[in-house]
Amino acid sequence: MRPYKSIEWLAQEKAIRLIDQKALPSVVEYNNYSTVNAVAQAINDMTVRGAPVIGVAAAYGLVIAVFNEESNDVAKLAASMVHADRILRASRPTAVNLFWALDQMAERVAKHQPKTAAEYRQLVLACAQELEAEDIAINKNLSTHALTLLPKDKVTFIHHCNTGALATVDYGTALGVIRMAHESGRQVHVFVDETRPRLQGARLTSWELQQQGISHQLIVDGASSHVMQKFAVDMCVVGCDRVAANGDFANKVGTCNLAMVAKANGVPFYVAAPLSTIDLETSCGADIEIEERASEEVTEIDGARVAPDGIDVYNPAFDVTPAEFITAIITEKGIVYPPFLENLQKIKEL
Ligand SMILES: CSC[C@H]1O[C@H](OP(=O)(O)O)[C@H](O)[C@@H]1O
Repeated sequence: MRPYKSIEWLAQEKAIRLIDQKALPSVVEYNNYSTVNAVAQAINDMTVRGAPVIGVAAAYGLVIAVFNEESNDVAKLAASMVHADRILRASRPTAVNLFWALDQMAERVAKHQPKTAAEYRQLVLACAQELEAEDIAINKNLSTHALTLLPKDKVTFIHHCNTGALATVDYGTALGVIRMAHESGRQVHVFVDETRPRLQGARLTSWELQQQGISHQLIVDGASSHVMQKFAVDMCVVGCDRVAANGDFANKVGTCNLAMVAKANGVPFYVAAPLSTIDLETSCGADIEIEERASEEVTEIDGARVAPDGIDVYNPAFDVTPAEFITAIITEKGIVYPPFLENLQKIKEL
């Protein structure tokens, strides 16, 4: 039994149930979302966040669209899906998983010829459920591959942002690697970057690690170099929102700083990336659109002002880490080493 679920389809209500990631860890609250606009809004305001799970939430947004369409004309149902797709695509720009999941839904639905409205609705639902189930399997496979990179008995990680069961359907990507290390019997310790400004590390990763009984200490983002100098850190492991064809990748802002500090301290730096996050259409990091978010994320903490009124703020939600700072990329089909341009292509074709 999973103690908490990031997302769940409610068959009776024709809605998704999301844990409110904005309220965690002080309040564990679930809410239902039964319109396309409500799902898009939940993605945009980060009630649901994390690259893989926003893809699955968007897929269910399409399911909601076809169940909410009053007409039983198959062409109208298809049109409602196209309309919903447009709304969902506009919810957040950086994580490619959102666009990948919507593309997958269109492709998978197009393989069938449902004749009735009931068949059409069930088909769209089945495609979203497939993506949901696949996400869990992918994360477990990726985490299993990562075991080959770990010391046998004891392992100390630095982790940035939140990449756990909350950021995915279940198990997690980078946090899945850490969880698998723990479940394999290794003695695990994690230094958890707090991850300014939204504190996904402090609020979400610490909460998940506590639930899983994994030893950890919260650090401020700027402490990573000191931690690497003072303790035997075996590796940094992070998630990602989009990996370009040359291996440059976008992840939560602060990741690039961590990668550079890791290189300077001789600490291996790994990126946990489901193949759905690898975007061969984007040639390099400079071509990745970086989301900018509200200035209040920086000027306020829990609604309390911490910066002078009227201050000008630049708040990019992500940064791009150049491929040269990555030791390897961990995928569900295996570990990818440089040269990334060649090897990412190969693994995508497997
Ligand atoms: C496996 S999650 C990837 C990714 O998603 C996070 O972004 P956000 O909290 O803005 O949705 C972060 O960059 C994680 O590493």
